[in-house]
Amino acid sequence: MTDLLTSAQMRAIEQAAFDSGEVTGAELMERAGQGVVDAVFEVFPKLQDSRPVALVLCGPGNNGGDGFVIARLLSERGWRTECYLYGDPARLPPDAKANHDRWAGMGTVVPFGDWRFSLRWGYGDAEETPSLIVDALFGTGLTRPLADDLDKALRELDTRFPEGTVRRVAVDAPSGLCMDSGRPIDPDHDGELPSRQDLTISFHRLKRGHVLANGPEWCGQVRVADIGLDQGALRLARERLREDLSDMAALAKPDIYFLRKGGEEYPIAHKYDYGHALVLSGGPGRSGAARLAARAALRVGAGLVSVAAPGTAMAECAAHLTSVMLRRCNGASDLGVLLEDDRLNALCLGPGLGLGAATRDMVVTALGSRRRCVLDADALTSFADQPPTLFAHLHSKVVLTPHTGEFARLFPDIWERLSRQPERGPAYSRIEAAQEAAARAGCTVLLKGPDSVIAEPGGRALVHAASYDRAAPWLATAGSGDVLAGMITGLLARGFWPVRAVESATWMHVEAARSFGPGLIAEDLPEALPGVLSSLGA
Ligand SMILES: NC(=O)C1=CN([C@@H]2O[C@H](COP(=O)(O)OP(=O)(O)OC[C@H]3O[C@@H](n4cnc5c(N)ncnc54)[C@H](OP(=O)(O)O)[C@@H]3O)[C@@H](O)[C@H]2O)[C@@H](O)CC1
Ligand SMILES: [K+]
Repeated sequence: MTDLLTSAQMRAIEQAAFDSGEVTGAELMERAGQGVVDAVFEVFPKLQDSRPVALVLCGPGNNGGDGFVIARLLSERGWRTECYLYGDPARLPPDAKANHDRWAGMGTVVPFGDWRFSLRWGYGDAEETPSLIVDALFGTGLTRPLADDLDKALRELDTRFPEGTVRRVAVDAPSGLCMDSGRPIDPDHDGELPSRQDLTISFHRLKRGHVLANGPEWCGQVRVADIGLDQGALRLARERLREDLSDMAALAKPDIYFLRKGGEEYPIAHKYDYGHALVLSGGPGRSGAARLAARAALRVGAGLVSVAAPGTAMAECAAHLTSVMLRRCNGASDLGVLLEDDRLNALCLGPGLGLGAATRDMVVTALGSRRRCVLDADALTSFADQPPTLFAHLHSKVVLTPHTGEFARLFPDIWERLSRQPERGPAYSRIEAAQEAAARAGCTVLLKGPDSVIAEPGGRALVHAASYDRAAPWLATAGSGDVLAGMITGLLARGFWPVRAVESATWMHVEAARSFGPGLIAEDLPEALPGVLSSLGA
């Protein structure tokens, strides 16, 4: 499991390691600086052959301390390095001060106020133009927006050495980015930080801000440097912070053990061992979404899948369905009759279902049957004017899969808090929003986006970040959400517990898109699933 840490957790881990006598602050800072330098040359090997000139921008805390270590290590590799300090050297924390003093014996530390002078005169000559700028201003300790003078100087620096002309590397975080939420603490610039990094190096584990919200956009690439802290330190740290499971977050990953069909437990399995999913369809001309979901449910391994369509859409559905079966369902009362068959163990309502009272009634009937159930799209929006009516019927076997717009309709107050421009850190995050929504709804919530967050009431949150090496821009295509709803339904039919179904489906959905690549349309996603399952060894 890959934990995603908050700044407070990271600080507590560090403290736990100090208290156990396992390591000193100076040792950690040295490893952090070394980790950055190693990552820089590993990710950008050509830097070895470029002009060996670097600017290191150091801040008033330990992030700045890491900067002084980096300056020293670069200098030892023969780089001409200049450090700029934003802050009073006398007030640096002890380890940062020690590294400042050590560096000051080797090279220059230009006080921040001299920046523009130095930049204009010190770097007028092409030979002196830096090929590396290291941002060691603020990391996990950022609490407020960058001061105007600093912000202005950084923007000037960005203009003077535009993207592509130098490598920009951030120590732990691009300064100005909140590491708990991935949101810039920059209300005066609408969240536009002074500069975009090419590489950000985190320590020990990724922080939440590296994968949430705008984090990936500002971090560039991310690498995690191992600084020798172990998992035991996290356990200790959490005890000290008096945290429960809901304070934890991790990256989502597929559940390979349960995805595998057959094996020792079921050498010869019957199709009913893998459940029977029922997907409700809208009327004529609107059945495509349900059919997509149904195909995905079958491809992900449900034993049987049926589409339940109104009489008027039966012919249209019949013309398109083969292995997926078809039932007539003209509304809530027909659905009630269908659900007398208790082999139907997972339901999907929403894709193309239509807005209004008929959908609401079907949702209430489906929820009343206590089946595992996915509510998506129209099944959510139909309750936009009366979310409490929906919440009153939800139970622990339900999954809500809102995209941002649907989430805003069901949880307007949570959304308002999440969309307000943060003025202080740590800022309210999509993890907290999804967890609050799950607690209110009493069921699992998947808040969809490039940073999808999965939360169940009182549980650890999971994040699937379709960014960095898992970016899947091709998923922004009509119907891809319907496929995801179907995949989750298929896994629920197979017996997955909701949060595990969502975790596996979200990961495989992105993987299917990545394996197909450009030109993807939603129909391709279910067809890419066999390849994804095989590659997982399922
Ligand atoms: N934890 C670990 O295991 C390890 C941590 N390591 C490193 O330490 C970093 C965390 O260090 P840190 O806690 O000193 O925080 P950091 O980000 O340097 O800034 C804090 C200072 O900035 C100030 N300040 C805040 N916002 C401001 C603003 N807008 N404008 C102006 N000032 C502002 C704030 O002042 P205050 O809020 O107290 O007034 C305080 O003085 C971490 O990111 C990593 O790089 C590694 O060495 C190895 C292991
Ligand atoms: K930084």
